[in-house]
Amino acid sequence: MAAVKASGLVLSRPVTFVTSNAKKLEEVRTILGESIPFQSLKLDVPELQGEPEDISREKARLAAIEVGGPVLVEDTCLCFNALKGLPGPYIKWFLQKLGHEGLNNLLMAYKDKSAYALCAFSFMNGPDAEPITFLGKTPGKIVPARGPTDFGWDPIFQPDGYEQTYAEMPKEEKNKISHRYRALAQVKSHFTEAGYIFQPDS
Ligand SMILES: O=c1nc[nH]c2c1ncn2[C@H]1C[C@H](O)[C@@H](COP(=O)(O)OP(=O)(O)OP(=O)(O)O)O1
Ligand SMILES: [Mg+2]
Repeated sequence: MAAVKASGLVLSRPVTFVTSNAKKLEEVRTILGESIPFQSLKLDVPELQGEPEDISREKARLAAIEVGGPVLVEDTCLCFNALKGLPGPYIKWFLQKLGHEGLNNLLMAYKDKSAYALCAFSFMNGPDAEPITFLGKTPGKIVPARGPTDFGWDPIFQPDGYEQTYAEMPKEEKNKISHRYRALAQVKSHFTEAGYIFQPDS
């Protein structure tokens, strides 16, 4: 029914989570479970420079055009308080060039090793909708690398209240307190409250 579709509360297709990162996808899949109709697309969406929220929203716009349906994207930042929030959204390139040790060295001149992990998810119900953004933040500190090295900066981030780095924690533990979990909890609430109906095009 066209009138219902115009309300924007109908999902014509499962929500496509667009990411180039298999580890992100694994966590998002686990945390969302069966809560929303979900599929994924492996694509490295171009990222504009700017504030995390704006980067995430623009990523959603480009992904929605690519997919032609409802999309979910996220941008992840690692922010050092002594560096006024940098590397922030540029952490990917800092990590690639400097490695875990280099990231620790960036803080050598400062006593303050505190940091926070930030996830900015954006959902867009198709290319003509407005993106809706959800932020999740976990505070912690930067430490010399400990634990498995299979996911980004996990070995150098120790969340507040824990003796283990993200990398050393069991996955279930990280997924209960992570920046990604906290943002996705809001995504889930949004879907529940807005009452989206999954009505596939036939
Ligand atoms: O929970 C995490 N624990 C450790 N490392 C993480 C996490 N989440 C993202 N990361 C890494 C991946 C990338 O080096 C950078 C974020 O950059 P970011 O652009 O958001 O990710 P990406 O380019 O790998 O995937 P995407 O295609 O979704 O943009 O931090
Ligand atoms: Mg990226």
